[in-house]
Amino acid sequence: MNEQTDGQADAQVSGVTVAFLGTGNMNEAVLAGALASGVAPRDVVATTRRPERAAALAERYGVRTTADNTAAVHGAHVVVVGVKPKDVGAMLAEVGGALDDGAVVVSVAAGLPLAFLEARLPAGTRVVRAMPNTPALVGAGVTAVVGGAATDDADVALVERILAGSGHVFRVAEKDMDAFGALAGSGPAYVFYVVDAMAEAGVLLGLTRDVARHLAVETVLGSAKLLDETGEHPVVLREKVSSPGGTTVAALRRLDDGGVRAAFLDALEAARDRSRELAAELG
Ligand SMILES: NC(=O)C1=CN([C@@H]2O[C@H](COP(=O)(O)OP(=O)(O)OC[C@H]3O[C@@H](n4cnc5c(N)ncnc54)[C@H](O)[C@@H]3O)[C@@H](O)[C@H]2O)C=CC1
Ligand SMILES: O=C(O)[C@@H]1CCC=N1
Repeated sequence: MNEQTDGQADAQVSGVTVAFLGTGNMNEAVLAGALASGVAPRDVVATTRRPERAAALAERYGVRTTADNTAAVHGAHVVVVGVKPKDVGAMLAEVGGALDDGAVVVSVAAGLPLAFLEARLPAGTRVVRAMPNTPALVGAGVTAVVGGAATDDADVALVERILAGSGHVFRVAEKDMDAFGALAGSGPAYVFYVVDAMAEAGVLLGLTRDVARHLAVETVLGSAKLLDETGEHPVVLREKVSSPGGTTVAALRRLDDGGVRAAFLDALEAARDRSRELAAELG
């Protein structure tokens, strides 16, 4: 797995036109990242089903919006499909015939293999499978990408440049996509779950909800920054918090008693397995 960008915006996307089809939670975050990469708002069109959603996106990002997916792909160099996995097949069938020559179609859908996507588009369509995560909205995401049979290095590199403003971008083998999704795609949900549980525990100890939540968020942010900036292994940093005979080991023993580490292993296997099931159910 090679990291292709360092999260820095790249000026080489000027003039690139991008259509976002189905602009919900994930595609909005990818759209925000594309703008941060230097794609001009006038070169972006976002499709939605609900007019109020379209109005909110136009107001927030200054992009064009429409409910017409086929019209949206006309003239687009890159088309990012952001609908639920069960809706991807119908979306590709709807827009496939309207794609410009050489357009690159990016799918962010969990589970759906390149072969599934390519089979539902005209022969020879350039397809990139991606797995982003929602911190892309604030430029702190990680995204995996892999190019399909008709892509060349320049196609994948173009997608990477568009994603650069979303955060870190990794080129991976397709066999690793489900694992990447289980860890990083779903990962923000695990972190939010932990933050919520820590805040709840603070409330149990008598802190106000606001203070408990603030402490939990700042502790997670600070710990992530410490990991990142020192490059230390998490075990080493954990040991530096755990004084002999102190409070932290007493707490960590309870986490071990509760099977938290094993639960994480089970959880990621479940996410990976669900990805595979989606491919089997929809293929
Ligand atoms: N939410 C996340 O953290 C991540 C999601 N994904 C993938 O992103 C995709 C979208 O997931 P979410 O954003 O969570 O779902 P979402 O439900 O927030 O977004 C889907 C959007 O597509 C719109 N849509 C559906 N059919 C449409 C049509 N025919 N024309 C125009 N718009 C249409 C819906 O109205 C909705 O706004 C899924 O395939 C998921 O696997 C991948 C990585 C992370
Ligand atoms: O829950 C899901 O299926 C999507 C894919 C990864 C994160 N959210």
